[in-house]
Amino acid sequence: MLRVAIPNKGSLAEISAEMLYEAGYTGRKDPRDLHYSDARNGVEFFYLRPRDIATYVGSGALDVGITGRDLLLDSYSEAKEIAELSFGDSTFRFAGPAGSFSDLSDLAGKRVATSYPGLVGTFLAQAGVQSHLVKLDGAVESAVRLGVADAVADVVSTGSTLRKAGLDIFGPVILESTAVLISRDASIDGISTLMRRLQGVLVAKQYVLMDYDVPKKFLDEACAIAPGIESPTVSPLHDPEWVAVRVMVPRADRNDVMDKLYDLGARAILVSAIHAARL
Ligand SMILES: Nc1ncnc2c1ncn2[C@@H]1O[C@H](COP(=O)(O)OP(=O)(O)OP(=O)(O)O)[C@@H](O)[C@H]1O
Ligand SMILES: O=P(O)(O)OC[C@H]1O[C@H](OP(=O)(O)OP(=O)(O)O)[C@H](O)[C@@H]1O
Ligand SMILES: [Mg+2]
Repeated sequence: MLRVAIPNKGSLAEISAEMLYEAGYTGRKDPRDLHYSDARNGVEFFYLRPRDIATYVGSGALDVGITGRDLLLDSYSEAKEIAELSFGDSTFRFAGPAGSFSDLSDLAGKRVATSYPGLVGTFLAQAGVQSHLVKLDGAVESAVRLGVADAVADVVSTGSTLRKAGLDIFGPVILESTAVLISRDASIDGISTLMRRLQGVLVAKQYVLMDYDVPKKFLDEACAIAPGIESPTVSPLHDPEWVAVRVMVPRADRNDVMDKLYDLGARAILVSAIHAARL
């Protein structure tokens, strides 16, 4: 059985479980269960703190896991990133009281609060800046107001937590993070199937299927507007001057593509969701 680590709590937990469900796996019914065996798919799931997942996978205790890139890098684990999962996007940044810091060198000799001392320590050392790291478990934005640090280094998504704490971002981006699939050895039996299934779910989320009819004389121009992944499917219509086309289009581009196809002369443009895919 493939042994898979997935987050039991936090920002990545719910979407990870949803993605696995859409990929055809069954998971725990009780949110307090720490382990679930999906015998039909030959997979055992272990529900763990996202921060600990790199440790389990890096030691070889578990074969593969879902965690954040920032947590993987903070852990110094031997696990490697084998796929991006396109959720849990965030940036990792320095922030300080408005007007107090403008660049990285201002941190020399200062106290920096973070829950990611490995990641931040390596970044500062590589930049040649000597600061004192204050390790906190969470809610690090409060550290400045409460006087235990001069600045913070933390996950930023919308920026609203920083704003509420009166802190401004400064200095370079420490890391662009996202949810990733990690493993020590991507050739372990079953990992490629899991990866293909998860990628199928991502494709289904990121693409739509577009069908339209177009005069044959505009077919090449229409295919240039929406080239698809391999190549559009073209079928004859009863009217020999027209063809029907089916093509995958990035979900975010769908309205723009529909406008352009319509302007070209395409009609009966229909968009439908993709429920599952293997490319
Ligand atoms: N607001 C957010 N938006 C997007 N991703 C986030 C956000 N907060 C955290 N993450 C990402 O989620 C991952 C795990 O962080 P998370 O905060 O969920 O775990 P945690 O701090 O251990 O759990 P909790 O916050 O419940 O104590 C990290 O990779 C982090 O980058
Ligand atoms: O930029 P924002 O959209 O405001 O999101 C960023 C915040 O979200 C996370 O906190 P979380 O809720 O996980 O609490 P924690 O700090 O205790 O981990 C992160 O640590 C930031 O504090
Ligand atoms: Mg958190």
